[in-house]
Amino acid sequence: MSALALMFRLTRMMVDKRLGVRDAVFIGMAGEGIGILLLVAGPLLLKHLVDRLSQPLPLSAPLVVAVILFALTAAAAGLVAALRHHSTTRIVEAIAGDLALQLLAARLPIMARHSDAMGGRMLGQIERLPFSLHLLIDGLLWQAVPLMVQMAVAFCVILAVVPWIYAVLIGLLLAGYCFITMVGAERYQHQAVTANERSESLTACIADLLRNAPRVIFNGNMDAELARAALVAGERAKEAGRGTRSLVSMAAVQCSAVTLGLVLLLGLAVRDVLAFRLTVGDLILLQAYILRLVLPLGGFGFLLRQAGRAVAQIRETMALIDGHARSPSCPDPLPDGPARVQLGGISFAFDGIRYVVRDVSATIEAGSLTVLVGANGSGKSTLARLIAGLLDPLAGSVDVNGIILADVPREHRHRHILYIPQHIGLFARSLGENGLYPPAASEAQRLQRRLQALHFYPDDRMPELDMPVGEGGHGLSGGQVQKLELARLASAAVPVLILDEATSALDPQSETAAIKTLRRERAQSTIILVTHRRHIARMADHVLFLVDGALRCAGTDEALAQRADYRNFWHRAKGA
Ligand SMILES: Nc1ncnc2c1ncn2[C@@H]1O[C@H](COP(=O)(O)OP(=O)(O)OP(=O)(O)O)[C@@H](O)[C@H]1O
Repeated sequence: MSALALMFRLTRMMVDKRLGVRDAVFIGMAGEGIGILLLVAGPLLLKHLVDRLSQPLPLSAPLVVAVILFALTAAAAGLVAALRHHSTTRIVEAIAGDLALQLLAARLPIMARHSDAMGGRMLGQIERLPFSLHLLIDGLLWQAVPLMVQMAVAFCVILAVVPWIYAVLIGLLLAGYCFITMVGAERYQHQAVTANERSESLTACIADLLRNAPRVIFNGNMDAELARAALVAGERAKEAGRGTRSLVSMAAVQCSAVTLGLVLLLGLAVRDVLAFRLTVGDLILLQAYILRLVLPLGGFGFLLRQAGRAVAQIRETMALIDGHARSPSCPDPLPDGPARVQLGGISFAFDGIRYVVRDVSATIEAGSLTVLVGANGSGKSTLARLIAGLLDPLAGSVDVNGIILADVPREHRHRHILYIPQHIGLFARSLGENGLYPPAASEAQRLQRRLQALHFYPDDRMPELDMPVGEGGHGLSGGQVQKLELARLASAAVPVLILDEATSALDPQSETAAIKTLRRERAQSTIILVTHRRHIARMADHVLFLVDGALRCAGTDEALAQRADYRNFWHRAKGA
């Protein structure tokens, strides 16, 4: 997306009824109009004042009015600027909020499927959105058009008041200045992209560090980690230094061009004043217009270069949003009851080359309890995520009650199959809010009773649902987090439920009891469990034994126990 297309899109957002900031746009534009009027009228009034004062005339009412108006043009500029700032802030906040929501909607599903998908970078992007938008809207959009109008009006005044040669010279000076600015902005563009990448790396590095605070502190590695963060910060500083050096060199070229042009113009004007071809008022008008146009242009040039970074950042945000399409329609309600799952020759490789799941075919009967077992890295979790539709197989298909899962839009697949990972993140909200999180359809008292039945507390007291669980659920033990999840799922109506080692933190007795309870309460679901525990395999109707991504054999634990490889696996796993 070009910078121009980006600005056009932002302009469309500014007047989009949905964001509710049309009045702010109107107020800002009105403020700009008044600002232009003040900037053009001020020098003109001053010229008339000086010309009148050059003549021996008495103090008159028009002179007093001219003085008052001139004072007003000088003093009102601050008020106009404040008005513009107010409008801009409202517009920026509305657009930043909207873009942040769109970005979250686009990235959350991807982050859920691939946990390393740019969490830190996303945070950095969302944090910098208001700053970048401010630069673009207040700096570019808001100033570019008024500056152009101001220049056009000033030219008309100059043409009407002084000889045309001055308008030509001022035009050349401004054109040269703009050219230098544009070249500078162009050069700054690619630096801006690198600088943004460095900033995002630093945010990602700090977010990673904060997430891993216990790992750092418990291992006494704070100094090394801070040094690593300092290294990344140093890279960002180096890039920022490169950018500002380029800004300073461009400002020096601009300064030389302006000095040369001003010397030429004012020298010519002084000569004409001495020869009585211009009045002193004309000279003042000329210098005021030149300074009033060149100085904002100088700031505008600076903004243009700074805006390079903002354009690069918002362009990236837009690209992330545009790559994501949500399916708007809500599908029909699913039939009640457990579903039969058929795996038809599923294969998968994360990198498209090394297959971690190979040609797995199996039938999981409706309402059964099926477990996936195998050594570490044998592909159990990957297969579970393929069955849940979180990953799409490179070959083969998953059929749930006759529906091919790949044909179901991603955001509706959880209605067919619900996947619960081993490490369940909790919100930093209350126990009740986490326990009643959708698709749980329970009420508070039932949740409390279920938690109590799962022995949430060793003394079996009733859990307080308004108790905060802490960030990520750190206020609970690993087993309590999993019990909370199991209590929540007991009231979720879903045809297939996959628990990927989601009972691994429970002691064997609690785990057996929890699965029995789940099976009893979840008669409406087919349950698939990934486990390393033999006693769970013994409880299952069906065991799928994976070796190196392939299905070695399937059946009841009792039947499979006739096989040496299955027995050896449990023997090695010390789970028997
Ligand atoms: N996101 C990923 N990107 C690349 N490779 C991955 C990814 N997730 C898993 N793998 C690889 O896929 C293989 C199977 O991993 P998987 O997690 O499915 O095994 P598992 O049987 O569940 O292991 P465990 O019992 O240790 O949980 C492993 O070699 C692993 O390194």
